[in-house]
Amino acid sequence: MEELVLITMDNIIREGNPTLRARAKAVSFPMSDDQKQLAHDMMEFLENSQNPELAEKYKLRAGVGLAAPQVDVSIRMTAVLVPDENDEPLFKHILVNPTILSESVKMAALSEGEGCLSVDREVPGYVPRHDRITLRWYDLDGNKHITKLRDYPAIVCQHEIDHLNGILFFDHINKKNPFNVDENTVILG
Ligand SMILES: Cc1nc(NNC(=O)[C@H](CC2CCCC2)CN(O)CO)c(F)c(N2CCN3CCOC[C@@H]3C2)n1
Ligand code: NI
Repeated sequence: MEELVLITMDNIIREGNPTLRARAKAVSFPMSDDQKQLAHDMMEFLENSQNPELAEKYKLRAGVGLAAPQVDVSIRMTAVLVPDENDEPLFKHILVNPTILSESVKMAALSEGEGCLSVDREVPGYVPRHDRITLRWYDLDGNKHITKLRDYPAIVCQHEIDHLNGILFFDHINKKNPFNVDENTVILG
């Protein structure tokens, strides 16, 4: 039976599309049905992309996050699906109007660097981000949440929130020495 796959790589805009460099618009509540449907479709994409059979079948690049501007909808909404080492959902949410309320002085960077579904090239280098953040966000029903995150989920959320502000991961890479990080940056395995 053919799975209904709503978002594929064809729907993801790439570097050069001005939407990726725009500041996305805040979402007002109650959200429209279209916006709620988009949220579900974005989370579905992440689930599909993390399923080896479906990812192969529909040629999906694996993702742990997807921001609405990446599907050319310039609103402040992102889906995150961060699995733990047993591939159980560690942090799985649709974040609406996310704001970082506070951030640690301590920085962290993924040892593998970062990629982006909207960037069709490797950009080597460490991407220094805050190791811990306190996030304020709203769910699809408009309920407010305040969540403290650290390490991997914190990095993913910062990458996604950057998309809402027109920032791409390589904007953070040290131009002179991409693998240069200062002493208060921990490299996460
Ligand atoms: C770290 C990672 N980044 C993957 N891709 N890039 C992305 O998600 C981009 C966003 C991430 C880039 C760095 C921080 C946020 C997408 N972005 O552009 C959205 O703005 C992965 F796919 C991935 N994992 C580990 C978990 N695994 C579970 C099983 O399925 C495969 C999956 C692979 N980890
Ligand atoms: Ni990205």
